[in-house]
Amino acid sequence: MDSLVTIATCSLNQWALDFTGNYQRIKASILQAKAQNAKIRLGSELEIPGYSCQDHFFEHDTVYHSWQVLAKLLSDPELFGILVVTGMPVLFKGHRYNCSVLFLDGKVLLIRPKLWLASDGNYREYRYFTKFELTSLTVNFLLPTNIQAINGQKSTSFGHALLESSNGVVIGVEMCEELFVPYSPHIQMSLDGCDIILNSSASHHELRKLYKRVSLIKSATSKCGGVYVYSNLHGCDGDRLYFDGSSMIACNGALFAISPQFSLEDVITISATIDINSIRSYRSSIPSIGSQSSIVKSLTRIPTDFCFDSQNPPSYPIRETYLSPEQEISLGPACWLWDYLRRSKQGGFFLPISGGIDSCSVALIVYSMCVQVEKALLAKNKAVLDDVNEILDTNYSFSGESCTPITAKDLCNKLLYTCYMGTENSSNETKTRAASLSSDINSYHSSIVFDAVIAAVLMVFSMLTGKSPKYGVDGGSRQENLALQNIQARLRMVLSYLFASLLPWTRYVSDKKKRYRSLLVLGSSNADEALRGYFTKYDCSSADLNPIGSISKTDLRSFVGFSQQEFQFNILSQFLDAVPSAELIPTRTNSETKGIAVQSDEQEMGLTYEQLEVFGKYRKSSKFYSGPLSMYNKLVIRWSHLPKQEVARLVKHFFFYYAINRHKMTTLTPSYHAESYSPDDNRFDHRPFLYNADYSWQFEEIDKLVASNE
Ligand SMILES: Nc1ncnc2c1ncn2[C@@H]1O[C@H](COP(=O)(O)OP(=O)(O)OC[C@H]2O[C@@H]([n+]3cccc(C(=O)O)c3)[C@H](O)[C@@H]2O)[C@@H](O)[C@H]1O
Ligand SMILES: Nc1ncnc2c1ncn2[C@@H]1O[C@H](COP(=O)(O)OP(=O)(O)OP(=O)(O)O)[C@@H](O)[C@H]1O
Ligand SMILES: NC(=O)CC[C@H](N)C(=O)O
Repeated sequence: MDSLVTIATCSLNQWALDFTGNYQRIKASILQAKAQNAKIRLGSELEIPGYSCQDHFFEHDTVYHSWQVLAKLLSDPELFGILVVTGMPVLFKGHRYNCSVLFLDGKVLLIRPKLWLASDGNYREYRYFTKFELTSLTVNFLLPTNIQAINGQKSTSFGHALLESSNGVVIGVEMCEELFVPYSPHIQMSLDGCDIILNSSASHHELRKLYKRVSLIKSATSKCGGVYVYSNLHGCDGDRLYFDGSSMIACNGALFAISPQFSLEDVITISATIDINSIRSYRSSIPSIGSQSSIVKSLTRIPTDFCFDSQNPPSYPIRETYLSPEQEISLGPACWLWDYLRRSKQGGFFLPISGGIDSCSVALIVYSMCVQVEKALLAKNKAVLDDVNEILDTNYSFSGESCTPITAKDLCNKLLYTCYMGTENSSNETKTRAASLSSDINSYHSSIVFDAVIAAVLMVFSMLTGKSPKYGVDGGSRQENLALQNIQARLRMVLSYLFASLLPWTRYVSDKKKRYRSLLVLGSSNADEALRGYFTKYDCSSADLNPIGSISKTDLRSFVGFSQQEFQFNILSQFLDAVPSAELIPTRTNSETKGIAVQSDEQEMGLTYEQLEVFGKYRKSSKFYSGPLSMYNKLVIRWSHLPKQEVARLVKHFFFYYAINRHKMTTLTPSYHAESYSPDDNRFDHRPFLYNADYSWQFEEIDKLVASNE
């Protein structure tokens, strides 16, 4: 039927500057699209060089190699017979544009530069690209000589235009951010008769964000009618972000297909077959759309002699489902860790495990990663098997129908090394909890006591200065008390790096043929304690990677609760019941509580984790930002059960500690970006790190409000 069109979209696990791998994945997805009888294959934004090249976009090499990859795709007859949309940087009049390139049968039909660039939060597109201002014009674009050499095509169109097939199907392009702005190009395009909007995107994961994307796309096609095809990358392409796939196809307000949000597949291609007549009838049944259409400014139409007919049966709408935030925590950071591990070519992870919620969450995320790997192996994913063999130096192969060459638990034993690092201040409870969890997930666990190392370091100090610091409970000053705590925390990190490089050696040294690699050290400080600065700079916070650094303690607690159900690890209830404690000071002062930890995080911070999460979200969440005064104004309503003076005191307390500890964000371990309240100073939450912590002007204003409200 010539009113049916089969359209494919894909999610590729691209990697910045990996031109070879990126090319192979693009080619594989085009072939998959052809195998599904699609006549259009949409790829993601900047899929040729990888989205997160960042300042590498300034290098001419990045543009040059992108054209080389495009030339290879254009000259491959295997890829003929399908309209391909790919993404790369293009220089026009010497300026760099973020472009979708549309090609068919070896010819470039259109280069469509991005009209509205993303520059909020994690995005810096204005830094690398020029925004194309001629929103309804196309200009002639002279192609580079390597492209001209393929089939003699000298030039193509550059700009915002529509393509028209020989059977009258009209296609237009929108690029990622353009969907998120109020005046999206799809409005004009749809009113101008465009049937199919193709959106190449690079949109990162944040908890609960998928709902927004799906709603925007459904609403676009519900208001304007038409087909909306969306392609998003997936995976870690070399940075803190995880692109969470979910490429989709929607038509007339309904979703027809969506790819998985989290997956270990490198190439995922989905398709849907849509009846173009359904668009015409949808639009023409709403006369007000027609009235708007009659006055809309027309875009240039580029005719093609290609016919988009399909023999596939038409597709039907599907019901969308969303993962819970806990499921997202369990899957997003897990997939990110897997990409990081295989791409860094390290041998696994080393985790200092304390018996508390945070390191427990990290351990569970690694376990969840192993479960995902097991699932991929059960699905006979050869690329994942190759990665497993590469990391572990094994020779697993697929045999039998339904069995996996290695189970999640066995994998966890080989990939995750946990270590409880006790001192005289540690309790039996935390030590036992850490051991039980390690046994449940089957990590390669050890337990050490390193008081001797602490004593040795303190002895060096005493030999030099003739002084011995004392804990507060023994009459020491605040400074002495902190120094004695910090040396324990910091030495844990030094030991962690030592163990990370040598434990695989001790484990496998007897096997002369075995090739073993070093481990990546995992950190486990959460967003709340980072904000409050309640951790020792360069302690276990200074790891190689932190999967939970942008997640609040409250969300982590829910995640641990969820994991208890999901994995049936009974020990997790004990983690949830325990009072969070650093266990860095002695418990010997009080004979009644001897042996039981008395240091409590919340007491020491002067704030509960619940309060901290509220501060964290009001300080910066999504697009809301609060300084001390706005914070007070919000909290005085939200915490109306507290006296106003108390709210003011808490606000001042939070901002004081936030200010004096902001410098700690500059050395924060790279963390998976999961939340808009992330305090990551390096890529996301740009702030000074030297403040006047008195906030005298701001706090005075709060005092005036407290007084006037009285
Ligand atoms: N403005 C500034 N700009 C740049 N650097 C600055 C600075 N002010 C201090 N510094 C540096 O920061 C250092 C102070 O920071 P830091 O060494 O972290 O020490 P500090 O923040 O004083 O103490 C660590 C805090 O973390 C708590 N804690 C709680 C739970 C667990 C753990 C744990 O580690 O397991 C720790 C611990 O109880 C204590 O309250 C200074 O010695 C100085 O080197
Ligand atoms: N006894 C310990 N053994 C091993 N690692 C530890 C120990 N105590 C602390 N750590 C490491 O230092 C990190 C920070 O310690 P802290 O006491 O702040 O823990 P936390 O943030 O409360 O986390 P958790 O809830 O996991 O205890 C922990 O997440 C853990 O990785
Ligand atoms: N690459 C883009 O244009 C992404 C922008 C968009 N606001 C997002 O977060 O998904």
